[in-house]
Amino acid sequence: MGMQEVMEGNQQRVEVNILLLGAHNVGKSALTVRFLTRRFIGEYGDIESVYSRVETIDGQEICINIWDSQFTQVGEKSCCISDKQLQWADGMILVYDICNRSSFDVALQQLQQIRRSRKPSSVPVVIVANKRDLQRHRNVSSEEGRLLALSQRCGFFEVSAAETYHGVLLVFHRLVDLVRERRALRKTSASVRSIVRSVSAVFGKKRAE
Ligand SMILES: Nc1nc2c(ncn2[C@@H]2O[C@H](COP(=O)(O)OP(=O)(O)OP(=O)(O)O)[C@@H](O)[C@H]2O)c(=O)[nH]1
Repeated sequence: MGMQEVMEGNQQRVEVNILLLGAHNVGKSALTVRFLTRRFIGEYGDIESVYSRVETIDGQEICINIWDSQFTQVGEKSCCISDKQLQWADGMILVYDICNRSSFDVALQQLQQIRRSRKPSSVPVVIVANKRDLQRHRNVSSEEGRLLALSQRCGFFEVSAAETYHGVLLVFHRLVDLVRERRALRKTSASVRSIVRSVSAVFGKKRAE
């Protein structure tokens, strides 16, 4: 057995749950299918489901679970993301269509809901401006998207699910990276906390003696 296999045998498989959000028709399914199959098939059914794909990134096996959500509008302005979705997701891809101004507004509302929801308030989010192949019908400038992302500390990509695989791949990989960075950070701060605890336990004891 080679070294590589031994190392891999000792490694736990990492799981990353990615939730796709955004208004109707923005291309959530197209992006998901592009990432999973490298293809663009043009028409997508209305099934809401979770798909998985195992990838090796930096020598680490990562199981990427993708929940392609259905946008549900309750009332005038609603864009409810369910608690279940919020709890499930390690990272989110928020999609709008550059030709559709109202899909940008929906993205903004959903982002506000994500940030308001208490637990995953700092969950990594990547904003995706899709359908960049339809330049002539553009209604939302790149700057607006970039500015929103900047102000909300999100990643930002402008892509065309219809035209290229590579751009879509970058979106998913960036989000996986952000999720892993965040996990590493939490681990570090947890171990710093435990060091601080044991140091103060020692000093506390000394002082008491
Ligand atoms: N020109 C162009 N069309 C796209 C692109 N991505 C998706 N579409 C088309 O846009 C339509 C909607 O795509 P979907 O992937 O079904 O969108 P969705 O967000 O999953 O839609 P819902 O499931 O209704 O919420 C389809 O007709 C796609 O072929 C793109 O990058 N460029």
